[in-house]
Amino acid sequence: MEYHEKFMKEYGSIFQVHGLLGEKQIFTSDCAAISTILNDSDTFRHTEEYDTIATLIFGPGIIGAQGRQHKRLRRMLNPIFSSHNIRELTGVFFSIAHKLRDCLEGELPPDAEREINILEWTSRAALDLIGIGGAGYRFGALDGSKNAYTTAAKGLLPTLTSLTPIVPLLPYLHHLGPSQLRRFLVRFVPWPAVQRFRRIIDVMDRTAWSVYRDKKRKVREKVAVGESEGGGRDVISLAIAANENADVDSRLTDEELAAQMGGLIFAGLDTTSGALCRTLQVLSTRPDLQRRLRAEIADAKQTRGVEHGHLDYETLHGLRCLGAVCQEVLRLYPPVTWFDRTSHVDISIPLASPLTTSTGKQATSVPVLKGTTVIMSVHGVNRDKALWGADAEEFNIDRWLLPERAERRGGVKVPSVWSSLLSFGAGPRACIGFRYALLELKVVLSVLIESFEFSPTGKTVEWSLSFTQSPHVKGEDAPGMPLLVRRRAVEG
Ligand code: HEM
Repeated sequence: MEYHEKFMKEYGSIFQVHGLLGEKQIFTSDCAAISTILNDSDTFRHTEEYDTIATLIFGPGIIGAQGRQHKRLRRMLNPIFSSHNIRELTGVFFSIAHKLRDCLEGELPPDAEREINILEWTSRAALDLIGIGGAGYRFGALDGSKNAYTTAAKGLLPTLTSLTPIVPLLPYLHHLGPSQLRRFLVRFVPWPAVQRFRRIIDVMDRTAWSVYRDKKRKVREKVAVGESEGGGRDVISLAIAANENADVDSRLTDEELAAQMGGLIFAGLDTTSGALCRTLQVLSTRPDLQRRLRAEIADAKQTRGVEHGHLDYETLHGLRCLGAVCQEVLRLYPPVTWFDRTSHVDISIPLASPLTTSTGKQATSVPVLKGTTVIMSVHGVNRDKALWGADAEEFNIDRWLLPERAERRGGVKVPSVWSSLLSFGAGPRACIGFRYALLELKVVLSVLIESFEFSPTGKTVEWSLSFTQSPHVKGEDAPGMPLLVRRRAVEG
């Protein structure tokens, strides 16, 4: 991250860098350039490496799909992620958050604080949240169940990271004969990381198919599904039902539907657990904010009441302080700090901030040659002082609460699907699960803040960047986020 920051400070909002193999790339945090790129998904596509890896891991799912296939998938899946459907998951999410609360209570002495690796618990909760809400599948991560899929999913990102040196070769290997031949040949590659990768893909693939077949049978036979499996309101069950009713031309194949499970879990797991973990880290240093959030939740419970033991969807989203905390954490610490696209034609892209060329001229656009990869910095846009003011680098929820601050942004339109932030991307490939993620964050945070007090341990925690940001204690290899946790007496 410091590397990106250093370059942006030195070279501004758009500059050229060299990739792993010396190829020219463009790095930018310019809103007009990013908006043009993200909104033209036919010209600017994911890099070939990204598509190959995504297709190898998830099959024909949304993550690796391109062009018409991607549009078909989004047309089918977009309505499933509407506010109306996500709202229906509120009760399921609260029951997982309550289980998380009970687990943490079980770890704590009655009236003393204890150091807890909060990342371990936010990861388990995120897995159960995406398992049940996304696929109607119980991983039992909060119950401590050791599940082959859980182990595989956890190993995926570290294994991919250890494969980085061969990633640029994957598109070539991918074109090497039919997939059965590639699968057969890969068994003989004497590199442990490749074998780990192969085993992970096998487990994920087997599980996705077995879950898919089970869900399809239940949807077809209209089998009543219990709350512990998402009550039939999970994304995969809704997608199967929508597909059954779709006209023949737009209907998805079994392969396409089964492939969604892995993609959703991958996209929704480390992003959500990282965001939860980061919010708790920030709040641990702000007891004033924890008190303010508790008062807000208590007040909402008193005035709006609780149904089935929890706040309803509208009330939860009406909690202004909680909303502002989520906005500010996702602005300052976006779990996905950058993403990239490759141009498939020679094209010129506009700039919001003119660039001074080496001859001293002002350029309001830059040429992007076919084959050039453009890296877009979420971190850079979200911390741009021209948009967010002089305190852009500071955590300050007032920028969301005070109307005079909320209307700023220097007249520049930020490419975004939520809150003028680039944190969930923008355009046709923006995060399909952003409403899902926000509900997860708000449900879990409201339960944890109401039940516990969090404070820092004094250990230095660093965040490192792989595909998403992940914390670890300075000097330790394993990811972790120690916080001091103490129980509170829950009112009401
Ligand atoms: C705080 C949590 C999350 C963050 C910050 C986040 C961020 C993002 C971003 C930045 C992208 C766009 C990447 C690009 O343009 O290359 C994206 C795509 C995506 N996200 Fe999320 N995400 C989160 C949670 C979720 C959840 C919970 C789900 C599923 C339930 C999900 C599903 C997806 C999918 C399927 C895509 C690919 C969309 C496509 O290519 O059409 N995300 N996410």
